[in-house]
Amino acid sequence: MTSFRYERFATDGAARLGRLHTAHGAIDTPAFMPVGTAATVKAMQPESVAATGAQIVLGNTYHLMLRPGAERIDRLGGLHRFMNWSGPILTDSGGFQVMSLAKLRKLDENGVTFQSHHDGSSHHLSPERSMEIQRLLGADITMAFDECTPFPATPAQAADSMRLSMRWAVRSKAAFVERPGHGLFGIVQGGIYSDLRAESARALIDIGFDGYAVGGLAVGEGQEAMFATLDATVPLLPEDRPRYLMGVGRPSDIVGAVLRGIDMFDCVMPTRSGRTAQAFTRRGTVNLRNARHQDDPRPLEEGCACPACRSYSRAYLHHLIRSEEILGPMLLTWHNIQAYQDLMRDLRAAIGAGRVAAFAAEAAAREALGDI
Ligand SMILES: CNc1nc2c(CC[C@H]3O[C@@H](OC)[C@@H]4OC(C)(C)O[C@@H]43)c3nc(N)[nH]c(=O)c3cc2[nH]1
Repeated sequence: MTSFRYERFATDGAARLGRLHTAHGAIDTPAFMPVGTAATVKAMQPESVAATGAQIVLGNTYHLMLRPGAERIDRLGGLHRFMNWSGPILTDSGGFQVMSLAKLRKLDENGVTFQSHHDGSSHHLSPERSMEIQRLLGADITMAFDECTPFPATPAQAADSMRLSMRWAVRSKAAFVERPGHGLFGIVQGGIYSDLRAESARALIDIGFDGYAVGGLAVGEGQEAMFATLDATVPLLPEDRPRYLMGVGRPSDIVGAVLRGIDMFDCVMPTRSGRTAQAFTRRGTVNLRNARHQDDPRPLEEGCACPACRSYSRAYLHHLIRSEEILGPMLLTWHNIQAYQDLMRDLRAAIGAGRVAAFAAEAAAREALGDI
């Protein structure tokens, strides 16, 4: 049986080239994890997700506990079987979504009680229940149950919130059922305050986790404050464990975070944007609803291997969007996930070649050109 382990092959500054081994396969890092909130990467079949080069997808405790229910997915063979994804799955622990989606929430030391945003039914999440749900789902990577500190927060608010998450981290670790190839990640909190981030990192290292996520970011603080918080946090994390920056981000966010030592990312942007006619290209984002595309025979992006760029023109993609045809969001979602996987592939190659800083500068220059 595979043991859960992280291999590091090369470093380039703070950036790392590595591989994470799990029960359902390996993940080359730095990696981007497509978001599959309700057991599907929206508008894509699993075969298509795999064809982009993605090796791991995200699921979520909050969404799946409400519908169809964790026990039901377990009875049906677990999340891998249910969604027909044979690769690794990481599930978020649910705290973030409760605070952003649920109604009538009551948070106390034990956990959070809330009403479903679907039907108003009452539910409870605690570190113990979150670990049980993620085990029932069969997640290869389980996230500790935490509170994502809202932004902005005063130092006192951020300290209280972080220390609650650290007490919940102890309970998450105690409730986590060790299985070969399955790992548990702790989540660093502390807002934008370096001293609180250091306290949180130390607390998690003392508990001991298989990986360390940086939470509480990509919540409106802006890129500069996010990078400053990473500068204060990532160097404190163990070098022999993967680092996961939650909810990030745009391509420039990802490049800057890789340069600061982050290995794993998730973000709804490529999938959500694919459904709103926004395409990610090396020359920035392109809005395919714009009439300037209606006679353009060129592919969306030269050299992209996705079906949208291989077989269709910008004029056709524009037509599908204007006609509100389902194929539009399908093709643009595939392209965006492909674009993110290509960025990660290029970043991994640049780190391996010791030229990641030059690559970052080239990528920023290309993006600044804007679409033609
Ligand atoms: C967008 N900015 C952002 N997202 C964050 C997340 C959630 C990440 C989850 O939310 C979705 O991205 C919006 C993804 O799809 C599912 C599958 C629902 O899970 C992913 C966080 N999660 C936890 N547990 N703790 C955090 O401090 C935290 C911080 C975040 N900042």
